[in-house]
Amino acid sequence: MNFEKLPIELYQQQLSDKKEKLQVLLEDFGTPDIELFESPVSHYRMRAEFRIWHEGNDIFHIMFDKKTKSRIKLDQYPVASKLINQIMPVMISYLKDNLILRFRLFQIDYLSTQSGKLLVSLLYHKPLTDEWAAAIEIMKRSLNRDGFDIEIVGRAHKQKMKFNHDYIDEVFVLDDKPLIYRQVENSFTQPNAVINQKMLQWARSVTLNSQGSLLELYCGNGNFSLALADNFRSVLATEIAKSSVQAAQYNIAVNQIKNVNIIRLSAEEFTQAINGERVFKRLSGIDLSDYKDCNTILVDPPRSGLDQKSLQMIQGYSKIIYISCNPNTLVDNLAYLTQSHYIKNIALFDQFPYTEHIETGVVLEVK
Ligand SMILES: C[S@@+](CC[C@H](N)C(=O)[O-])C[C@H]1O[C@@H](n2cnc3c(N)ncnc32)[C@H](O)[C@@H]1O
Repeated sequence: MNFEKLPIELYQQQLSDKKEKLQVLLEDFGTPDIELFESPVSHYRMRAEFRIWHEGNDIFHIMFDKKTKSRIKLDQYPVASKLINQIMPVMISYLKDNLILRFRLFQIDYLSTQSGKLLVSLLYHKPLTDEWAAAIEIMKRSLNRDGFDIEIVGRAHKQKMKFNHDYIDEVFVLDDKPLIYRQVENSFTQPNAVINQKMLQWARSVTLNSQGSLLELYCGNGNFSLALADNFRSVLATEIAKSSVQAAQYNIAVNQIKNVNIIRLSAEEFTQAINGERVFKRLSGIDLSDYKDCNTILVDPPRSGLDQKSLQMIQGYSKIIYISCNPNTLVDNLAYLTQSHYIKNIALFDQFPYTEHIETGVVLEVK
């Protein structure tokens, strides 16, 4: 792909090819029509990571061509948000004139929000000294004067320094209601904000008028948990990553949501807990019977999909909402789940235009 000029004219064709591919993959399951959710054709990724290339006193953002492995210098990256594109040249021109900041810098990671915030991580092959930190403070003030609402994190071997926070807060508006989501450096967040908002809106629509509680596995920073809270009496959601769970706790508090509990447990541990095989202190105060007997479960696993025990466990719920980032593991998991459930809705969310990636939402109901 040409990183600096996107093949926008091919977007619609690529999207319909993805839809056809998904249709073929799922045809054995008697699938309903696939609802298609388009991405903006440029500036859709809220984060981007670049290697830094040094040439004399010059530095450049670079990426590697997947096929040829050759280096590509980038001044702009239209896949990433406009805000990332605005700061890219500013960062380079500032860093290249500052030896302390430039020396042994090998990577820059950008995270941005629709609410206009930036978090920039600078990765080094050298220890981060007080002198370096003082130079960062000066750079941060300069970037603030240029109008950037920015947090900076420095990383080196066994070192992490933050100026001032290692997170930024995003705002998504769902049915006219703003929800604040804390996004932590190096933690999972959905990369395409427009598509994420469409996914959350879709999940709200397929759970409208639900009865009882919602159980959720792989909840990240509470992305779906918060968005779906007012469709359910209560929500219990679990997640393995500590930083995401901390962000989720903040999100519950700041949005004043009273009926959501987010607990740090792996999906495998939670399956043991709900099956009564193991007791976890972290679940004390929560009546698991509310969630053993509820109707609805939502899962959003990583690319590997669900393990066999979790699959057996979720099969006990009459309505399953499965968000998948890998159609191949989705197909494997559906082969099992469609023994007891039928597919009611399918949606394709185009998280990553111009790539093979397919993100799918499936609603299954018990036969
Ligand atoms: C595809 S992300 C989805 C996160 C969230 N639902 C969202 O929309 O942002 C998958 C999440 O699963 C978590 N995860 C990975 N393996 C896990 C496991 N074995 N048990 C629980 N969570 C896990 C990751 O930390 C990540 O937050």
